[in-house]
Amino acid sequence: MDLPHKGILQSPALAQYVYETSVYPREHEQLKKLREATVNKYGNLAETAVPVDEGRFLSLLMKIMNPKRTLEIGVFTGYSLLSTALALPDDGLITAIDISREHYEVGLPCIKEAGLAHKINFIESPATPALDQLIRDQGEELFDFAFVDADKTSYKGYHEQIVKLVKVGGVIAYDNTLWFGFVAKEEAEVPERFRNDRNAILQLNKFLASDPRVDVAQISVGDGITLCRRIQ
Ligand SMILES: C[S@@+](CC[C@H](N)C(=O)[O-])C[C@H]1O[C@@H](n2cnc3c(N)ncnc32)[C@H](O)[C@@H]1O
Ligand SMILES: O=c1cc(-c2ccc(O)cc2)oc2c(O)c(O)ccc12
Repeated sequence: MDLPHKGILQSPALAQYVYETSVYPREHEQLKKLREATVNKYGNLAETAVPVDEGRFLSLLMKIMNPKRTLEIGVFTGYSLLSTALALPDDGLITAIDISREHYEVGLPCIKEAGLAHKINFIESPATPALDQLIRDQGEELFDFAFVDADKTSYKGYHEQIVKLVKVGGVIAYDNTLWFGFVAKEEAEVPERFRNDRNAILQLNKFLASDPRVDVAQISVGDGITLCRRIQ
């Protein structure tokens, strides 16, 4: 897969500066191993994982929030998952959902080597029915934090489910809300294969901006993260 440069740091040299100055020196050895295993196995597809500065951001956010129960939708090989698992308290638990276990198993040895497998409940399923089942079986207001990095056209639907599953005061983070910067371009300038997801992200961003249930901040890290704090 040949992807455009991802990230608000539009100059690759500036991104490299940030990575080399404040990210790589603090990257956990198992995160580095997982990142390298992903590139070795999947080549360019590895670029769909969260970039390293975003992993660091998520990790620090977890240390600030100190959540006990979190949710992740869209695991791939687990870079974002391990970034959050490393920062959760020892009795913390992440419910991680992905339609495929195959990719997760590429990163799993690194998660085990880091001694963090006990913090993860991996569910192999499309997210919509898995979230419905959580609501049905375990009730609402289960999670302190949720990270969403899966099929962009479903984010709005996930929001309706996750806003129930996250506690009042809890936080939902949506990845890719700047979608390679295409949200600020005319449709004609956007390569065909990115248009569908761009339209879904445009609608989501507009919807979230006026959703009275959440407070919202657009964070310009990685490909853009929208943080939503549930207020009602
Ligand atoms: C961009 S990748 C996630 C990257 C991951 N957060 C990381 O840092 O490596 C998107 C993931 O969403 C998963 N996915 C796509 N559609 C899904 C769905 N309907 N339900 C659950 N997972 C889905 C894919 O299998 C893929 O692993
Ligand atoms: O290029 C992509 C594609 C995805 C993607 C496509 C289809 C799905 O069902 C899920 C995800 O996700 C991406 C992503 O999260 C990213 O940061 C960069 C590129 C892509």
